[in-house]
Amino acid sequence: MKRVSLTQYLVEEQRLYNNIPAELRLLIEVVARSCKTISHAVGKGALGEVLGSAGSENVQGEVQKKLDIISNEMLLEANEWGGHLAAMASEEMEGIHPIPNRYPKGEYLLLFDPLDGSSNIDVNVSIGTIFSVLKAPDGMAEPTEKDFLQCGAKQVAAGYAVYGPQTVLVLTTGNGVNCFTLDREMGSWVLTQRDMKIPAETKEFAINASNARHWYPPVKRYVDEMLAGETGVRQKNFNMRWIASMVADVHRILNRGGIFMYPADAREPDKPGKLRLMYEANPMAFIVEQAGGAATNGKQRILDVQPQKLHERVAVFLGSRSEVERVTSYHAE
Ligand SMILES: O=P(O)(O)OC[C@H]1O[C@](O)(COP(=O)(O)O)[C@@H](O)[C@@H]1O
Ligand SMILES: [Mg+2]
Ligand SMILES: [Mg+2]
Repeated sequence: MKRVSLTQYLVEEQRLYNNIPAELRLLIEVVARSCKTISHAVGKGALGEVLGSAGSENVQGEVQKKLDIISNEMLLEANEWGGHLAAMASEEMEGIHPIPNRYPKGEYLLLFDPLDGSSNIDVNVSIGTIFSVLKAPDGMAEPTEKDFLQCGAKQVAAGYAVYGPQTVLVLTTGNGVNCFTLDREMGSWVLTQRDMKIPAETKEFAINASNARHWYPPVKRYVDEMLAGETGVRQKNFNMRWIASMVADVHRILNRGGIFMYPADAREPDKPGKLRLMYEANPMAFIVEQAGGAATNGKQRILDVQPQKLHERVAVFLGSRSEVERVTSYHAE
C-alpha cells in the first residue's frame, strides 16, 4: 500500500479542491507536530515526571494536572513563531494569547483543549488534544476575545489527537474526515483511514450515568428507553461505554457508531453541561458532521450556536444521526 503522509495529503487536497492554502497547511502541520511532542511526553509517564497534579487551578476552577500545563506550553511554543496565527486560546488560559510582536502574524485563530481527559492521565487510559481553527476577522487590528466568538460553522479546520495504544490524528478541513496514525519509528503521520463515516444506526450510547438523578426529563426518557432493551419501546438492546475522555469516546463513535451525551442538568441550571463550546464541542461537532453524523445541544445544531464568551459551556449530543435526532426531538416535546 502506498504510504501517504499528512503533508502529502494536505498538498493533494489543495491541488484537487483548493481548500487548504499553504498558510493553513503549515498551521495544521505545526499543530500535528505539537501533538507528536505531547504524545512523546505522555508515553514517558512516570519516567518523564509528567504525571500528577500541578497544584494549580484553571479558569474553570478545575485542578490542573502537570500534563495539562506541559501540553499547553508545547502548543503555544510551537505555534507562536510560525507566522500563520494572529492569536490562540486554550482551556488552560483565562484570556486569549496574541502572537508576541517579535514574531510575524498570520490570518488564523487557533483554539485548543491541550489535554482532554485529564482524569485519565495518571491511570494510563487514552487521552488527547482537541483543536479548532478559525479565520481572523478581516481588518482586525490587535486580536481580542471578541474576534474568537464565531459560531462553529465558521471553522476552517478541526481535529483531535488520541494518545492511546496508538497515537492517531483525526482531521477535517471541511471535506470529509481522515485519520492519520503516528509511525513512532519514522516520526511521521501516515494516512490510515480515508473519509471516515459514522453509521446512522447504532446500539451503543455513552453518558456519565452517575449524574442520572440530575438529568432533565428528555434525557431521562431517552436513556430509560434504551435501558429497557428488547422489551421496551425501542425493541432492541443497547450497550453502554464511557471512557471519560471525549477524544476516545468520539473516536470510538467515528469508527463504529454510537451516541455521546454530556447534557445540561439540574445541578447548576445556569451552566449548560460540562463541555466547552469553542475548543471541545465545536471541533468535535465539525468532525462528526463531516463524517455524516449529527451534533446538537438538544435544541439546535452545535455549529450554529453563537458563542458569548470564550470558555462558554454547552450541552452535547453527538454521533449517529438517527439517535441524535431522536434525543433532540424529545427536547422539543
Ligand atoms: O468526569 P466526567 O463527568 O465523566 O466527564 C468526562 C468528560 O470531561 C472531560 O474530561 C473534559 O475534558 P478535560 O479533561 O479537558 O477537562 C471530557 O473529555 C469527558 O468527556
Ligand atoms: Mg476536554
Ligand atoms: Mg483539557
